[in-house]
Amino acid sequence: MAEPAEPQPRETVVSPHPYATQLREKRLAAEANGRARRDTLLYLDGVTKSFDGFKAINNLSLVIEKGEMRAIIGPNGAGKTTMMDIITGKTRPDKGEVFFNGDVDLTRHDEAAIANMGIGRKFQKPTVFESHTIEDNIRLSLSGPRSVLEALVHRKDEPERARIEEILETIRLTAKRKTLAANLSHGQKQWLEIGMLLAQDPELLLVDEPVAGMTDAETEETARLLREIATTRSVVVVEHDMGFVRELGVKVTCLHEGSVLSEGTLDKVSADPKVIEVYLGR
Ligand SMILES: Nc1ncnc2c1ncn2[C@@H]1O[C@H](COP(=O)(O)OP(=O)(O)OP(=O)(O)O)[C@@H](O)[C@H]1O
Repeated sequence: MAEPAEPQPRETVVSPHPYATQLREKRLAAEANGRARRDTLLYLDGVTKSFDGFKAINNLSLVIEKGEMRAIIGPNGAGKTTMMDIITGKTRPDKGEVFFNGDVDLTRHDEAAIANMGIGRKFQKPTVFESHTIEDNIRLSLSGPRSVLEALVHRKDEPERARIEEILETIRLTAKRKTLAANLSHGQKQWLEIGMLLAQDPELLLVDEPVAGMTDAETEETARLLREIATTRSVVVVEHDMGFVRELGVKVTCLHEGSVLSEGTLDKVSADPKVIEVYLGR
């Protein structure tokens, strides 16, 4: 007769403490989030900024890929400028994530540090050195920590000269290199300022209403110029001129009341009834 089988020890199954499960889920979500943003150039998620209780930016999420050019449109007061202010460190968000190049938390840096990281901003009104030539304006922007006098005296540096030539070509001002900036048209001053930003070699260029006040020919040329620039770096352009946005031929984001109202091709966004109601139909 066979011996009765020895009783086997029962496997004990310990279910994790609910708090541990919660922590694990949180960690997995954070990892997935990190993976999602790792390859992005600019990553905004759940960003909110209030002024005196009014939400200028309201739970805004927006992603710009590396090498992308994006057009931002939207009615007055939609939060476009505030969004740029948050990206460049001029304004701190109350809530939300703002990351550059995947893992640089821009909310922890000030304006100067963010500019040094490679985010250049062009405001609507051009600010060039009026009493200097175009060439010297660019040279001064290239010069970094050197003094103005040093920058203007040490002109013989070959790589620097090549870089100036390249920028002059890009901004269509080679023939006017010796002209004083004061004597340029409004459109040409805008191009010069774009050139001065390029001299700092930004990875991301934020451009606020570049074609306001430009002639039709200058506007068309600006679209070409920005498309060329966007072959080597990312560009975010805020603009109201829909003809110009069409010429850029890029993905469009329409902001409204501090969040994304619509996003996609210009055809898709401009056919969106919500966009027509709050912006284009006005
Ligand atoms: N420093 C501030 N203090 C108080 N309110 C502000 C401040 N900055 C912006 N706002 C408000 O936040 C809202 C968003 O403004 P913002 O300038 O970002 O809009 P915008 O989309 O750039 O508009 P526009 O197309 O007219 O430039 C507006 O209602 C504005 O009055």
